Amino acid sequence: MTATASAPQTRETRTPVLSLDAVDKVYKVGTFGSGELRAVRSASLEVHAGEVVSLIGESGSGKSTIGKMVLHLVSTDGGTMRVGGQDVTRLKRGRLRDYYRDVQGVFQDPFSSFNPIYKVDRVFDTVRRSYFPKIRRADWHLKVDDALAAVTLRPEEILGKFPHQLSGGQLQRLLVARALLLDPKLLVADEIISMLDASTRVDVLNLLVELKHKGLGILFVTHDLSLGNYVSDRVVILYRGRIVESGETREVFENPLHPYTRDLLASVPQLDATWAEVEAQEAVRTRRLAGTCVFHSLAPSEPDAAEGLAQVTDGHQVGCFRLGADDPCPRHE
Ligand SMILES: Nc1ncnc2c1ncn2[C@@H]1O[C@H](COP(=O)(O)OP(=O)(O)OP(=O)(O)O)[C@@H](O)[C@H]1O
Repeated sequence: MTATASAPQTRETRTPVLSLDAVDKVYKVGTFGSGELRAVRSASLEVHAGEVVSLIGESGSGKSTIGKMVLHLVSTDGGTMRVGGQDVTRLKRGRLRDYYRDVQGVFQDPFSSFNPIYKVDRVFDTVRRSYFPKIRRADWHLKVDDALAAVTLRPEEILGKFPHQLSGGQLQRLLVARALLLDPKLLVADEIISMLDASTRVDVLNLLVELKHKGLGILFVTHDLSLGNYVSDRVVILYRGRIVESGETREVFENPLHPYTRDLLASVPQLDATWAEVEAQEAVRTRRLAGTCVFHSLAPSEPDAAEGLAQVTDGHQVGCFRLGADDPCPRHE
């Protein structure tokens, strides 16, 4: 029998855990829903197994809306969403239960996920009732203990307690443990440390890094660049609902091309430079790029480039940065 050598799988050839292709979200706003707000415009991104991808942008840029679309908490209004290669853009209500085996979410405020009059164990019971109704009591306890161990919580410290008896960091890790009970492929972590104090923040961030090493794909939603830098393999920068730049974290942080990314990076206080020095460096960069649009100089032949991103180097992509500017790019006049 001859053995056929299969080509090694690279990030590009593996099926992503999550892929969004030109996804849109339009909210109805105004009196009687007469107006429209385009919260997400043609967003495309991928998250692979064992990878943290940070979705970074200022307040209102559409980050949470993307997370909510992935979690089917809001509908999509265009484009395609796939999980493990399966089209999940529209799911009937009956399929959601199975969907949440693969895709779980954890949100900003751990306190609001717990009812103060019940012990915290209750969050696990709801999962058991829905997903493991026939499991033996002893097996269930083992499963809960495993999930708690994965988030470095000791059962005796946690179980039987009321929410007010635990710290925000412990509650947040408990919610991650609940998500892990289902052995998901993808975790959407939406600003999960923004309500935690500095000492517990790093514990939760390190937990995400450990989980990715175990193969989980993580979409990490944050407005904080330094968190994105700390935790993620890739970053996606969102501005007014549009992805303006994406790539490997180090590449984007060391060579940011879109002015919005550069502004975001310049706004992070640096320990080794004064604000005046940072401003001077930025002025040099801005002069260097003045009058040119990286996007269109790189992709002059693409007629629809305005809605897309141009590849700068392997995996580093940037959008037209004069789109919607006072002096728009000639391609957009
Ligand atoms: N249910 C809704 N109905 C109408 N507009 C909404 C709704 N949810 C969000 N929006 C609007 O959509 C835009 C994107 O909101 P989104 O919450 O996704 O942004 P974000 O980047 O996550 O911001 P933040 O960091 O402040 O949460 C905002 O202008 C917001 O006001």
